[in-house]
Amino acid sequence: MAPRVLVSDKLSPTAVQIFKDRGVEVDYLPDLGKDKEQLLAVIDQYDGLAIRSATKVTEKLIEAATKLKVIGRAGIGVDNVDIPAASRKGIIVMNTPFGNSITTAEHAVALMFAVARQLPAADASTQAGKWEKNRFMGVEITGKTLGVIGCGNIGSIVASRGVGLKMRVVAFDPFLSTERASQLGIEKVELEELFKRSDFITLHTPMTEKTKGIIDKNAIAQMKDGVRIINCARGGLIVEADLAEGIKSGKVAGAGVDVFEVEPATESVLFGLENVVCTPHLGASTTEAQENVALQVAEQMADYLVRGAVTNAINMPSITAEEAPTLTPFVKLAEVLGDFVGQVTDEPIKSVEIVYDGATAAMNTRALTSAALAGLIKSQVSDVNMVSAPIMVKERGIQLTESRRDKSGVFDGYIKLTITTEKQTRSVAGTVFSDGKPRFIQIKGINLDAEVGRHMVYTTNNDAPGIIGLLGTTFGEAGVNIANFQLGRNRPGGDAIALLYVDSPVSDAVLDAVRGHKEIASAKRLQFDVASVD
Ligand SMILES: NC(=O)C1=CN([C@@H]2O[C@H](COP(=O)(O)OP(=O)(O)OC[C@H]3O[C@@H](n4cnc5c(N)ncnc54)[C@H](O)[C@@H]3O)[C@@H](O)[C@H]2O)C=CC1
Ligand SMILES: O=C(O)C(=O)COP(=O)(O)O
Repeated sequence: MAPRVLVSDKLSPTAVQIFKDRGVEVDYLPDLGKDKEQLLAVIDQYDGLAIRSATKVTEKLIEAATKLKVIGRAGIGVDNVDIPAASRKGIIVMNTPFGNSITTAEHAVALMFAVARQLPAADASTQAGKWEKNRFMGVEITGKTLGVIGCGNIGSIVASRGVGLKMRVVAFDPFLSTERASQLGIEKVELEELFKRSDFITLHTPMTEKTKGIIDKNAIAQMKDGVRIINCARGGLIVEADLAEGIKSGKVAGAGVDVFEVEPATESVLFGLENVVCTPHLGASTTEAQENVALQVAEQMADYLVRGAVTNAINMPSITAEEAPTLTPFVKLAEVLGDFVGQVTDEPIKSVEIVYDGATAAMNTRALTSAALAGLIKSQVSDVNMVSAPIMVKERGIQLTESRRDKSGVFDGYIKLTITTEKQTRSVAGTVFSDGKPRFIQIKGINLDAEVGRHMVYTTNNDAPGIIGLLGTTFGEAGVNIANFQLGRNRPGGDAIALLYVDSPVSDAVLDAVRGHKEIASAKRLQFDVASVD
């Protein structure tokens, strides 16, 4: 059945066309995002949800979204999506990180000019026939200091536009390197210094716990008298009441505000104040940007729903459409290895070590690790996938280490997973053969070559005569057909293992009969989510 996507915010028609062209069914209901109850009522019908900033993807909505696999944000900020809730449910959240950045930077520059020259008020007054030439005295931008808080994609475009306008640009961003700053022709400074030196301050950080309220009473107190503040990032970055106070007292000479603490903002402490220029979250609203983000989000979501390719996901490693065919069998392998260990381990796992050997070391190991972790906890958690597994593993306090190494054996590449519990260390290694199917190649350090079947039995035993006969006879008498039988041992008479791929699940009674044999140390029934090998 074709995957089905709901577009619940206003998006360019390009998105709808792309979904259709890619074989994805699409419902374009651009006002639905604003109607929480209605959205909640229909969300269970969709595999994908394409949004902008109006749709609020809450935990409640995610709970109701029983089929949802991907949320695509046609834009940058994903603060309207409960990402931990989506991740826990295995839903990928993707955005379009560059499509609207130039446009948004231009809006910040536009607001800077609008505030410097009081354009909206001058326009209203002129059109009202007042000709108040003396009322609207502005300030020049040339030679002034522009303070950029958050110098990522948008902030650095604003910074370079500032340089182009002959401004002195200082930036505060913990992740901005001095090299990048000098490339941009700007100066990297601490926040306090930015406050002290800037004539204009523009915000371009995401909304996080750290950035929330970054401009408040205290910050404003540190600023130059007559500072002008521009916010095209997120409303919550500024404490609006504090900014309103700053404007009223004359400390702040003007503000350009595109985004508000509560949106849609139909009322605000900032409305009606002298030289506050407001726009209704228009930062990304140009024809070009909307075309870019619509096209990109639809392509990314269709790629994922139809081909399993992951691009620009916030909560999952990317898998390109090109690498998906090569990577997919190894993703399956990683999951099977994790699943094997998860099924045979009864006590809590303390740590996991994953080694990528040879060719696998050059692959997208973030994706492989996510798959291995998903396999590992699959037998304990009913609903886990590559998106939710890393946080679930972290929440359980399981330590993870990964390493890559050059080819070290006969295989071009393999993955080895080792776990540690209070009682023991357990390891399993596997590879993918040219038939594209996963194989176990080592368990407990014992080499073997075992196909992975839907139903399997794993025994550990002393290397002694009669084990093959015992298993063959017990299974045969119970009517269980053995499709494949693999044995391995560390040395003659030492520790041995057997891995049997059987056509049907083995009953407890059969397993008990096997366990009853004096040379058998353990016997486990395993189940893998793979197509039948034959
Ligand atoms: N008004 C509008 O319509 C639009 C608003 N936006 C907003 O702009 C924000 C920035 O977008 P991009 O530049 O594309 O994001 P980005 O991720 O490229 O850049 C954000 C920068 O903020 C920095 N940062 C993070 N925490 C910080 C902190 N505590 N102090 C200082 N810097 C910090 C990061 O290091 C990063 O360099 C988005 O998160 C979004 O909320 C984006 C597009 C349109
Ligand atoms: O991309 C962003 O982060 C934006 O804020 C743009 O919001 P919008 O898509 O115009 O609702």
